[in-house]
Amino acid sequence: MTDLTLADLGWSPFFMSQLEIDELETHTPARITEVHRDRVNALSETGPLELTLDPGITTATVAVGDWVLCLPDQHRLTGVLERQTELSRGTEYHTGDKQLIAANLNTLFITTSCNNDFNPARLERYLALAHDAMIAPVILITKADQTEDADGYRDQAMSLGRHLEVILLDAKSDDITEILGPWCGKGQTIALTGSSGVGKTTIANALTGGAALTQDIREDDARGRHTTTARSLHRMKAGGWLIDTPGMRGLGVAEVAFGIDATFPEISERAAQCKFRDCAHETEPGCAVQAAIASGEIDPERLRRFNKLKRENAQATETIAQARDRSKKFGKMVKSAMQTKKKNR
Ligand SMILES: Nc1nc2c(ncn2[C@@H]2O[C@H](COP(=O)(O)OP(=O)(O)OP(=O)(O)O)[C@@H](O)[C@H]2O)c(=O)[nH]1
Ligand SMILES: [Zn+2]
Repeated sequence: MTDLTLADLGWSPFFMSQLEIDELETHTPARITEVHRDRVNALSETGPLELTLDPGITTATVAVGDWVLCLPDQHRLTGVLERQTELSRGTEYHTGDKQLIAANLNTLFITTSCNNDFNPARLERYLALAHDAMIAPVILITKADQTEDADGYRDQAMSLGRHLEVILLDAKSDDITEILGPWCGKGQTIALTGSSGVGKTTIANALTGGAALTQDIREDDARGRHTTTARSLHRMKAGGWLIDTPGMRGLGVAEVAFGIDATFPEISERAAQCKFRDCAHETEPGCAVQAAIASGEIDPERLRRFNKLKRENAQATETIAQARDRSKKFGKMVKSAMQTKKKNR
C-alpha cells in the first residue's frame, strides 16, 4: 500500500491547519491503525509504520483513527493532532477515567439483529455516546431474512429518536457496499459496533473486500492473540476507512448529559417546562414530562430508560470528577513537598 495520498487516508484542512510552517518537511503525518501495549501501527503516504511513543504520550491517549506526526526513520511518534471527533465510553465499573475507543469518526454503525439481540436500552446507550461525540449514528438491523416482522424491528428502532437512520439488512445476501455506500466513500471514517454474532464480520468483509479477516493475521507478532481482539483501521472498497471494535462488552455512560438529552429529544424538550429545574419527572407537581405521559405523547418506557441512563451518567461523572480532583490534589501535594524541601536546603 504505497499509492495512498494523505487525502485518501482522510487528511483534511482541519488537520493541516494544526501544523507549523515547514513541519511537513521535518515530520510525516500518519494515521493510527492499531494501538498495542507499548507501540502503535500507523499508515502514512509511504506505507505502514511501527512507532514507539515519545515521552509524555501513552498508548492510553492514542486511539485508532488518530492523526499523528512521526519521524519514520527513527520509528518515533512525536505528537497527536487534535481530533475532529472522539468516541469514548465509561469503564465497566466506573472506577477510573473514560476509555478511548476511536478517533476522527464521521459515522457510528450500531449493529443489531432481528432477534433477541435487539434491545432498545442498549441502542439508546450507543446513540447517547454517538450524539455526545457529534458522530452520526446509523442503526443496522441484520438478519432481516430470518423474521416475519422485519418492519416491526425497523419501526421500533426508528422510534428511538427523530430522523434516525435505520437500515434493515440481510448481511449475507444484500449488496452491502451499495446499501451502505453513502457513508463509506473517500474521506469518511466509520466504526462498526454491536454485540457478538450480529454480523459485524460479515459486514466488514463485504465493505473491505475481506481485508478485515486477512489483516488480523500478523506473523511477526508472537502475541498473536493480542491482535485478533484489537481495534483496527481498514480501508473500504468505496475509499473510506472502517474501524472494527471487537470485544467491546460493557458500554458505560459518563459525561454524556448532552448526548442523553439528544437521544431523548421528546423528553428533554418537555423537561425544560417542568416547574422545578431539578425535576426527576416522577411525582413532582408541575411536571411537564408526566403530563405528556398522561396525554400519551411520551412513551413511559422511554422515560424509564431516560431516567436510568441519566442516573448512571450522573454517578459516573461524579466518580470521574472525584478521581481527577484527587490526582490534582496529589500533584499539588507532591509539588509543595518538593518546594518545602528546596526551601529547607
Ligand atoms: N441469515 C443471515 N445470517 C446472518 C446475517 N448477518 C450475519 N449472519 C450470520 O450470523 C453469524 C454471525 O455473523 P458474524 O459476521 O460472524 O458476526 P459478528 O458480529 O462478527 O460476530 P463476532 O465475530 O462474534 O463478533 C454468521 O454465521 C453469519 O453468516 C443476516 O443478515 N442474515
Ligand atoms: Zn418533570
